[in-house]
Amino acid sequence: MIIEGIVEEIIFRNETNGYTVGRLNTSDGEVTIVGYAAFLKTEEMVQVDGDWIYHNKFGEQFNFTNIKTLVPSTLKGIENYLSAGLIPNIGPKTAKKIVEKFGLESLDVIQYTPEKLKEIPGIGDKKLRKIVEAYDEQRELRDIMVYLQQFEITVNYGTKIYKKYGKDTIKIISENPYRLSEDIFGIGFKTADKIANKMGIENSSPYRLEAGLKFVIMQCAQEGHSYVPKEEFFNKSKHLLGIDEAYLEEALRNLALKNTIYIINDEEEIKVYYAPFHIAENNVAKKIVELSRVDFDELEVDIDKAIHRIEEKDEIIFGQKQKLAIQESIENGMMIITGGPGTGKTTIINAIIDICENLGMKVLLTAPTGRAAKRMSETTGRESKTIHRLLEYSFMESEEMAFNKNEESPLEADVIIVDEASMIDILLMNSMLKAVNPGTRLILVGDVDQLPSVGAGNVLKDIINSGIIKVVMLDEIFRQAEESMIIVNAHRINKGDKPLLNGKDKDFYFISLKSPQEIVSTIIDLIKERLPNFYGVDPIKDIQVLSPMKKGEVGIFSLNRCIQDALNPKAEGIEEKKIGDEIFRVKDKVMQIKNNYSLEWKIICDGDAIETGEGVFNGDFGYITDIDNEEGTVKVLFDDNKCAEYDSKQIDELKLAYATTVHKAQGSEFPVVVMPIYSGPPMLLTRNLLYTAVTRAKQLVVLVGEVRYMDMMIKNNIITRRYSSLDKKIRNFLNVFYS
Ligand SMILES: Nc1ncnc2c1ncn2[C@@H]1O[C@H](COP(=O)(O)OP(=O)(O)OP(=O)(O)O)[C@@H](O)[C@H]1O
Repeated sequence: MIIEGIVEEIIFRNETNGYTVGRLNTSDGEVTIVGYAAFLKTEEMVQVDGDWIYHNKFGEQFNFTNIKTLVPSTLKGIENYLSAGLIPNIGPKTAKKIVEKFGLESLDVIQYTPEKLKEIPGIGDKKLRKIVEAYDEQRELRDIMVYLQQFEITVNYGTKIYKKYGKDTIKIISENPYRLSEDIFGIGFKTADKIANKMGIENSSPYRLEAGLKFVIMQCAQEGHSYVPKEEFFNKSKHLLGIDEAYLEEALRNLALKNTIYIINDEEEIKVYYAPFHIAENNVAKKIVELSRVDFDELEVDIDKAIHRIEEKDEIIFGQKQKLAIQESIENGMMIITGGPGTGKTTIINAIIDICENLGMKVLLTAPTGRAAKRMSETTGRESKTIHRLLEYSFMESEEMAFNKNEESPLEADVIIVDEASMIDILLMNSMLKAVNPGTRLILVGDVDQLPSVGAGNVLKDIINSGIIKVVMLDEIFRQAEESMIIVNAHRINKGDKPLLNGKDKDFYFISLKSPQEIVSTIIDLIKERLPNFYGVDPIKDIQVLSPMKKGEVGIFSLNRCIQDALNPKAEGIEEKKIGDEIFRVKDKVMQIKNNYSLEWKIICDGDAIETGEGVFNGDFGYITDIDNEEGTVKVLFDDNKCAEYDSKQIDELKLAYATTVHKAQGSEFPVVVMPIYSGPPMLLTRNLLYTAVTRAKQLVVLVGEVRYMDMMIKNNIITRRYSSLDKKIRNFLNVFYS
């Protein structure tokens, strides 16, 4: 049954899935309508298709399964339609001006004679072009949204899906809804499966099984595994798909035939790999063997003498292992230097640079994250780039990212020094090694006891375990103990000893509290009042709250809300914007949570852009400097002075970052770290997580909670196993090539 009317009122809306209850004024009087229509606005003229139902509490309602917006016919309706924020560049003020000028003709003007819009002050050629494009897109989008809403897809995802598939959206989804889980960031197999189910796609459909298997293998990769043993893989898949193993065998075979998945029959187990990880592991293993076997000509320098020269110049005496690290780095094609904080890694990097540059060698410096690269630049006084920038990433139309530096166009350098190497995952290592020519010395510096990389693989540890690369493990602390309890305690934690707490005038404190409410309120008091008053630090810029968890009272979601309320509350004149469950305000501290290779940025100095570029990366911290609800944009100033503008489709790549997880803080350092210590899942409360958190702080660590949970973390040295066979492959290739 179909009814038409004007929306009088939106009574309720679930912002996440768009479920809406509204009052519709029809020619037969007012009716209550219910259904999925996230776009629905008052004053809109709509046609709904559905059935009457009876609700015990609310009485008779019209439950619609399809809704179509008819072109609004009242002035208010047109204004509401235009100001809904769906057309970038038209916000409430511009909408009002358009309707004042063109009245009931407004939509016709936009569609047929858009040139006339230039009569409105503030609309020039550029803005006009954007409005026209957006208006067309928006009409198409609305139809697609109506289609997607029957599957309970939110507006945000609907927009992303449309951006990816354009006008083919409906065709693609009705043929194979599982493509959504592969193509759309944030849509998983389960959502796609629900849609497929509504469409009546069979449980044993090959589309479903193959998508399910891919989902399982990718989930394993997200947990850090490069491969999964077949038995475990099938158990997980059976659980997800609820289907007999015979079907799985067939689907797995198909995926293997398409080279999407590799099945490797190793002596002890059958390993199932998602193709990119198998390929990356093989390439990395081969390249490492190749780099390690390069024989260099005798150098025109006595390294002992060179080291001595630096000792005199810098007035230090290198420890035995430090000397060895310097020497081996210069004499070998590949080298690993690992050690905890204060063991002299930076000092050694500087010595290596000094000696190599004195020999006329070209040295390149790099690190996996922007913050780590920036720090490397500061401590060496030379340019250091992120690995992505070093490899000259470029962004293609298909949204895929590629590196211009690769085997065809390798990095021109005699020495490449990589800091924070524990953060490099197998895919990034593969990209980097492709661009390193044998004969270039590759020196990986890091702390192997930190949390492993966020991405899959156990790269640094595996290379060390392979036993074929020269490794120096620095274990002597050179920073004075009186100077820093952070360093002393970091090493104690790493060894399994309890840290020394609350020494007078020290930099490592534990505040004992039991309840999560007290923990949270104390953390807020610390960052808002006590630490800024006592240490003169900036509550937003200098203090970082780290938590092992995302959820729960001391998890980052809840902490961010509480800290935002305390440091940057709602206030008149401060613009804010709601995205999903989060509210962003000007001044908020935020983090980019996904690599975006195409987002444009500018570095502005005295009002002029002195540098421009593209790309903002997962883990970059910044501050909101402007929210324009009229244009639907948010501006963020990042730590490295890059200023980027997000449009409404990109904003969900930002999250509040007053508190972040320890994992996200890897590779970053902060003057002050505050961390709640409370109960949580044992797989998160681990020694290397506490160690990583503590080593992020430069001046002060404050732990707040129960000592017994800290003790539990220190005891919990079971590092969850990551399935990876890089170490084995390195040894195998060595045997094959050089036996
Ligand atoms: N052989 C040495 N003799 C005296 N002091 C040293 C020696 N090696 C390093 N140091 C000093 O110890 C401190 C820590 O060294 P460095 O910063 O190089 O360590 P690091 O491993 O890079 O530490 P972090 O990871 O905390 O940055 C510095 O002040 C450095 O000058």
